[in-house]
Amino acid sequence: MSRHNKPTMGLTLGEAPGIGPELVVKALQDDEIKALATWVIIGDERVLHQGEAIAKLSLPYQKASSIDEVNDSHPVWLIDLGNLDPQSYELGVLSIHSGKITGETLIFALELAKTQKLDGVVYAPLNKEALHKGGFHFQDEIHFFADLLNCQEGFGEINVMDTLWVTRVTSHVPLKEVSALVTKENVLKTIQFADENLRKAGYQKPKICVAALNPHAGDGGLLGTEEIEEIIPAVEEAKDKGIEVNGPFPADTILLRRDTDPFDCLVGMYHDQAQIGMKLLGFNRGVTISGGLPVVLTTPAHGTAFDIAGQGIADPQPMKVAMKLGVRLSQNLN
Ligand SMILES: NC(=O)C1=CN([C@@H]2O[C@H](COP(=O)(O)OP(=O)(O)OC[C@H]3O[C@@H](n4cnc5c(N)ncnc54)[C@H](O)[C@@H]3O)[C@@H](O)[C@H]2O)C=CC1
Ligand SMILES: NCC(=O)COP(=O)(O)O
Repeated sequence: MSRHNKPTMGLTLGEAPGIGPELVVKALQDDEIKALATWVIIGDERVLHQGEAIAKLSLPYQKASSIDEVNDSHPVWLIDLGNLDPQSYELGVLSIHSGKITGETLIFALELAKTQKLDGVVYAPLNKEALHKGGFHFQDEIHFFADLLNCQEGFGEINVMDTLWVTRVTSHVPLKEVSALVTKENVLKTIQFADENLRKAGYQKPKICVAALNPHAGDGGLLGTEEIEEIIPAVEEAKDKGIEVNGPFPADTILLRRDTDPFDCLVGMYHDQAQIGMKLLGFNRGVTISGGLPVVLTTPAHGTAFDIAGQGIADPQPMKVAMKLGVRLSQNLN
């Protein structure tokens, strides 16, 4: 519960050699975004200044030495951790040191959220390889967050683009491991996860559509048997539990079904299966939620974009949408 009239949202700068600091500076030029919450940037002031220089924009903010000083009198605050000198990394180049600091900064933000001093955290894109090499030996950031928040299961990434939500049975795993993980139990859990999280976000009876794994949904077993042995039984059991779910449908045309039989959430079997279509539909509007955790966490669906870091051309729109959705979820959940 916010201690203030507006939600108090943590905002991290992400992987400093990437486009994160530039995105934060650009996004906070928007009056609508500024009015939504009290934004508390958590990071190094020098990195924030680098973001301003790259964006060629100035960002007015108030400094706080601790979260207890933050109040509604200013829309943007900075808690300067003084932990990352921009001289220590090169823009566009993976830095193990920056990865370590990204992880430590997120720990700082999550500790505040755990104790309800923040209503949610929006993080600018981080780099999984840098985070891992920086000492956080998790498969990806959601496992890192879950560990910090003492969650063993029931969490997963959800991507949101406008009114389309997408989640997946397997996420950041090598493709060769996917088939073994597409089990009835995992598919059912993911359908239930989708249903629960959309309900929390305000959908009364979310309509869920499940993708097949194999080409043409396996063509009756000719092109693979996961549909018959695992996915269909999971969908049937989910229906028996009262969830509005259909499928499996061939993945290459599943998004087209929205024109004739609209649905709220697509459950995919693996990362790129769902993400390619979604990113083509609205790369500049995609957000990722770390779902199923006790803290609201959102981030743009895109990554650190090292190839354009420092050029000032990064599009802040997905960051803005992540900030708006973070506020909305924090109001629903807190
Ligand atoms: N929000 C987060 O924390 C996310 C982090 N990642 C991480 O980011 C790293 C790089 O991932 P990639 O797969 O290379 O994807 P990426 O999204 O960083 O880059 C893919 C392409 O999109 C462009 N792009 C991305 N964001 C843009 C923006 N705001 N404006 C203009 N162009 C933009 C890039 O320049 C690049 O050409 C990986 O370590 C990945 O795990 C990936 C997705 C989300
Ligand atoms: N940091 C969030 C993240 O990497 C999720 O992106 P994606 O795996 O959904 O593309």
